[in-house]
Amino acid sequence: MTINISCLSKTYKNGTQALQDINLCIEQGIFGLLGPNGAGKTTLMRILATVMGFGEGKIEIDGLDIRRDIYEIRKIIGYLPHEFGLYPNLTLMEFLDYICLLNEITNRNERKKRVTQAVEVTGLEKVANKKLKTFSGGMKRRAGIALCLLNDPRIIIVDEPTAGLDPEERIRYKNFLSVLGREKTIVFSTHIINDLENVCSEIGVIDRGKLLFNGYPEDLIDQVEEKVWVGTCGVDEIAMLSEHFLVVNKKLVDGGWEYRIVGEQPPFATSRTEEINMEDAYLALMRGGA
Ligand SMILES: Nc1ncnc2c1ncn2[C@@H]1O[C@H](COP(=O)(O)OP(=O)(O)OP(=O)(O)O)[C@@H](O)[C@H]1O
Repeated sequence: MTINISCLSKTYKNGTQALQDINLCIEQGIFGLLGPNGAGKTTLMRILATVMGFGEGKIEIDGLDIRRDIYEIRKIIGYLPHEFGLYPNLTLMEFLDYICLLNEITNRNERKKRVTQAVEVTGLEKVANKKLKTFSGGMKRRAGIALCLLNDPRIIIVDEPTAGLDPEERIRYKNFLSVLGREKTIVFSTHIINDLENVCSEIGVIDRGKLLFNGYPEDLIDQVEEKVWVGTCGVDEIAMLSEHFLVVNKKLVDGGWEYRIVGEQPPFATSRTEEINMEDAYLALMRGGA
């Protein structure tokens, strides 16, 4: 299962160019699209989910052309937008059964099979007969995935799946996606770097409509040639640091500021190097892209 995107551009009617010449190949596994607010993530997710058209470019999913074979593609895709509605007074089982009916699955046994399977895969058996209004944020997100699974799609596209989740729920949800990703191709977007760690087989970084990076998560770190420097400095020096270096972190401590910066050279003779992490690499990439 491969998604091939070539020379994709999208300009909204008001003239905003949301995507510019995107070239991307997404293979089987879990693909994470990282970028700040307004980068173009939702636009790309919606185009891939076939709910939005685009100007220039070509997208092929499993060899099918997204313009020509739209109905075929819809059969193999499940899409969970950033915001979606659940019927609060229905139980999860009732809700999923209702959605099956809307999709004209009239055979009761077939509906039961699909609903039971979706509930099992998402690990929601224990709450399957509880009303959706009693679900936590993480459970609602999993219920959303259950909804996507009703048609047994091969690709699942999820926009900002961890937004609004607390740290524990975020970890649980990440683990859940990892397990699901063994059988399905999952494409998800996020603006949180931690969401990608230990989950994605490949990632893309997007900013202002341009794809700045595509590859393995560890390659993002490798491609930053600069180093990370840490140390403590005085109040006057911290202003100089902000002006000349990429400050990843700074903290007021007794006797000055603790800093973490990215740069080719150490800012001070007392600076020490530290191993670069994903966050350093991402910020360095964003600064280069800007
Ligand atoms: N319907 C629209 N009409 C005009 N401009 C739009 C529309 N939707 C999005 N945009 C603009 O397109 C750009 C990309 O928006 P998009 O929602 O794809 O970004 P995003 O990365 O998903 O951001 P966020 O993380 O804030 O959701 C932004 O400049 C946004 O303001």
